Amino acid sequence: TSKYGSLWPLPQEVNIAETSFKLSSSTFRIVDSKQSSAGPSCNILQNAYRKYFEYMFGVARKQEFGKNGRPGLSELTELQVWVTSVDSECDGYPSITSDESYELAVDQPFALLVAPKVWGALRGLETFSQLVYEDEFGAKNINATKIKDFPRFAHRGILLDTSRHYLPVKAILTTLETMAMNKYNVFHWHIVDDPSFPYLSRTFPNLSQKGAYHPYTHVYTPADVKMVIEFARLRGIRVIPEFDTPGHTQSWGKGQANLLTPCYSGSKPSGSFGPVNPILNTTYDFMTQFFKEISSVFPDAYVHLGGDEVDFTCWRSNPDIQKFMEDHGFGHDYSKLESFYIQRLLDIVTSTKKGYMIWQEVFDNGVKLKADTLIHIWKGNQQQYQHEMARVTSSGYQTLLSTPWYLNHISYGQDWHDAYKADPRSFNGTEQQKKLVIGGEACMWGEYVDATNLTPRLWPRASAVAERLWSHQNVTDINDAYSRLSAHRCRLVERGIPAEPLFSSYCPREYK
Ligand SMILES: CC(=O)N[C@H]1NC[C@H](CO)[C@H](O)[C@@H]1O
Repeated sequence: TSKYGSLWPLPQEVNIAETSFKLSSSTFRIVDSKQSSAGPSCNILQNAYRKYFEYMFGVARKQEFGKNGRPGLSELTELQVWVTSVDSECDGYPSITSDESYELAVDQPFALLVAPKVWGALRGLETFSQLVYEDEFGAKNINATKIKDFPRFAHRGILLDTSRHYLPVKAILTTLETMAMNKYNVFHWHIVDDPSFPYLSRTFPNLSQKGAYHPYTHVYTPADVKMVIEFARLRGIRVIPEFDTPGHTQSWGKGQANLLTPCYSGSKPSGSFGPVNPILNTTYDFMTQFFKEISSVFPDAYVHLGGDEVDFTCWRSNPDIQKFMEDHGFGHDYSKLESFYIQRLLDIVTSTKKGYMIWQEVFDNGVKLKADTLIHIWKGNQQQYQHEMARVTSSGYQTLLSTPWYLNHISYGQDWHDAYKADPRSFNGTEQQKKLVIGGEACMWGEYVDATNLTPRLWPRASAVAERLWSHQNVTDINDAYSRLSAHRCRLVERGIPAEPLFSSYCPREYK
């Protein structure tokens, strides 16, 4: 077993002493310290106190609840939470610059959690709950502990794809809840794609009316979207929507006429459609109105614009496109036409005062990008993605890694090892280049995933990525990780999350 018990992800600095204290649900309280800038009006903390009390003690049993708590010997009766900044950011949204650091001292007469902002207090509450364990009598204990913690990477995300299969809002909320247990802070919502358009747009209701798998049972209404955003905010998680174009847009064409390129076979339209039609002004009028809505619905400073896997076959077949190519001197290089489109799209989104993330093809095709563009790397093998990291960062762009963390790829055995061993900064580059790597995302694409298998397929494998993105670079001992991750996985199960097992073993409380 690990000397760090079941802590996951491992904090930056941890000292756990031998001395232990009893915790009892009838005497223990989590309180705002008097000096804290986040008091009873801070929903984020009030919501978290109740949640973590239940996680630590289970739903308080009646008879314990009734007993007027007289603390016994060496009992810890209080965790004080002190948010030190004048602006706790409790009423705001998390962002890429949010301070998630905290310090935790567990000792008598009370445990103390100190954090500059409410985001660090949330992370510290999760850590505190991970320190509580049951002794052989079933009593709750916690050891005297000192922790100083902060994330190695600022962007630690999970991508869910709600187009290949629709995910009920409950499945999304369960994922957000489990993300918080693993200190993730970004939900990358790949909300639409080729097979279905479940996002209900107020400006263009036909998009889901015609493009969703079903216009009422398989859509995300504005209320659903609001709920996901608030549920995430209460857990210090950003929601970054992805509206992927010009490729991956078949479903868009169902509800928006003339948006997609008509493909030709010979001199006649074939009846099938390809990527967004980049030569029509109506395309850019549509995108301007659509992204104006998106910028108001999603509060995050960034939106993901996709740009991956554009197939040029259809553009090549269309006579109007061929003429456009000649008129613009693009010759037969259709990546120039893709860049022409992406360039105009980026300008449209910039005018909505949003920053953007894009898949690496946009960079690879030489599109002119804003300095704060975030390049999302997903292609190739280890040698290829490390080369790409070097190329992108030497061009001065901020970078995110996903390639080794496509968890929709499954295999027989403990494949969490490979995810755990991948390090976003293990490419050849200067320190300055490495600083441009701001984190990574684990992806769960939906071709073979829906609410029946999402959670066990995602967890605890995504927990391995969570430690790589939070903990110190030299936390690499796979055996210590196995010991802590097995216990962490049982905690997820105990909290009602059906996370799959790592290998032969058991949990004190099995999933039922
Ligand atoms: C950026 C990206 O990953 N694009 C596609 N690549 C393959 C994936 C499945 O592994 C998905 O189909 C995804 O839409």
